[in-house]
Amino acid sequence: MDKKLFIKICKMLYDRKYVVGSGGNVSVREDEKVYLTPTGSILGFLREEDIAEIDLRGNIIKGNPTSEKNLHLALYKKRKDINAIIHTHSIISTFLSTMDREIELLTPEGKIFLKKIGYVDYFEAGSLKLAEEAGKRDEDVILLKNHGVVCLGKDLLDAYIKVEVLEEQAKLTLLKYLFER
Ligand SMILES: C[C@H](O)[C@@H](O)[C@@H](O)C(=O)COP(=O)(O)O
Ligand SMILES: [Zn+2]
Repeated sequence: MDKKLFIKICKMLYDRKYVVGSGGNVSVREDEKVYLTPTGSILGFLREEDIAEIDLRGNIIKGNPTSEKNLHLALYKKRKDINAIIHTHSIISTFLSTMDREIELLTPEGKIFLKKIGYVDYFEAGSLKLAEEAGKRDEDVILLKNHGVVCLGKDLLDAYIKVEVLEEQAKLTLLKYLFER
């Protein structure tokens, strides 16, 4: 696992304000292991030695993994084709979810990189119910109502691109609503 890239992506998520404070979490699956951000960590300040490790049954190998580890594991179990998951609190995407407004894929970027968005009702952060409901989705991009987003990728960069394109499409969707009022 490329720990330098993992740290760099976490820092970019923080620096570009897809998360604030200790929000958000990231994971990468490699062979029978999952590498995750530690719970309560500030993604902008992570060090390689902070990265937690679990097996695919959720047994801790190293560190103190994110409180959303069950959500990550549920998605890895459902989707054998994905090897990276990024959860953020992207502001406009999350705002639209609070208004029950679907994000429209208004440009080629949205259509090409996101294809389809899944929606999950609000369930307590870190709960098994949230993990169970998110784990039912088969889209690469999932909106967690009143909470945030989850983007899945074949690798970390693929998941990261979806985080950025999703927020871009959310901003375009909001602008469209405002312009049409
Ligand atoms: C309230 C939590 O911060 C929730 O939003 C969780 O989903 C999150 O984003 C960060 O939790 P961890 O620090 O446990 O990864
Ligand atoms: Zn969260």
